[in-house]
Amino acid sequence: MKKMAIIGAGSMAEALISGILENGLMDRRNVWVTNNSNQERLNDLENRYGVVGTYDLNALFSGADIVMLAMKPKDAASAIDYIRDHLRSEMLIVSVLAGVSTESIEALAGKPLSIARAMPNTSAAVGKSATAIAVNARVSEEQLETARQLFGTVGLAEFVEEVQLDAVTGLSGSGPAYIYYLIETMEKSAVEIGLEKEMAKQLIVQTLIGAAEMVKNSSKSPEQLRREVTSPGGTTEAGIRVLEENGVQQAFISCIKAAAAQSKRMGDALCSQLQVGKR
Ligand SMILES: NC(=O)C1=CN([C@@H]2O[C@H](COP(=O)(O)OP(=O)(O)OC[C@H]3O[C@@H](n4cnc5c(N)ncnc54)[C@H](OP(=O)(O)O)[C@@H]3O)[C@@H](O)[C@H]2O)C=CC1
Ligand SMILES: O=C(O)[C@@H]1CCC=N1
Repeated sequence: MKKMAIIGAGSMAEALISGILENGLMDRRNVWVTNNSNQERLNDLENRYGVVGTYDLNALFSGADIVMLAMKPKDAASAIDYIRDHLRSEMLIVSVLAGVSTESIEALAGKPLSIARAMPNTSAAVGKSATAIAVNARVSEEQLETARQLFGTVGLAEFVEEVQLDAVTGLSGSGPAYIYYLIETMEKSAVEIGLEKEMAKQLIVQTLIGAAEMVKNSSKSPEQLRREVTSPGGTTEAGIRVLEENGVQQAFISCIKAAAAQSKRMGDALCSQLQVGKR
């Protein structure tokens, strides 16, 4: 990996920059980044990470072998239009855009490109992303390895079929937000039952880490592990009964399905606009 040009300097770009630099995968001076117009944000990234922020497209793309697309999907058309002349068939284009297909990216660029479409999550910032990657047919073995290394350095990286990426987006791309929502909710309830917020947060976080490690390392299913916590006539049973009465499991299922459907909807709308095949 010689040089990476990142288009878009928001939350996801920062999480990846932070994780990649933390793991020493690239020299910070070989990570270049641009955005639409927020110079202050580029200065901030330069100051905090030592990466290079610029609006000079010639400088940004010069010597770049990896181009990361990290703007919002709604801005993909204008951003790709703006950088089109700098995109080359030998570059690996890495897109983290929710819903936007590799075929749409090629159509927007108006040329054949080697594209790795990935769905990471913001836990990349601490090396704990869960990333799924799909590549188009032009991606070489070497580029595939580059994509694996890039996302492997910020957490788990698995290859999937492109059609599965909407599901991944609903599950683990958006996933951290569901867990933060749960933590917010547990914090609120902890305060209501008399615990101090800071202490409650520590207990909640350790409980989540512990439960995640148990699921990861145990041969038992999550359901079996849950049953082992639930003593007949005990506290957990009383709590879980309320979750079931309120349809919480079904709400989570609907939540993940809605997020996945939104990813597909966004992608399909762009495919229709560009008259390329829907996935
Ligand atoms: N946030 C998340 O948890 C995840 C996000 N993603 C994907 O990552 C992508 C980015 O999301 P996120 O980081 O949250 O978004 P943000 O809104 O935080 O950042 C978007 C960035 O794109 C820039 N941008 C907008 N238009 C252009 C343009 N024409 N040229 C160059 N840069 C442009 C913005 O610049 P400016 O500030 O100047 O407008 C901003 O820096 C999305 O496609 C999303 O689907 C994927 C997985 C998880
Ligand atoms: O909410 C979104 O659209 C992005 C994609 C996955 C997580 N955040």
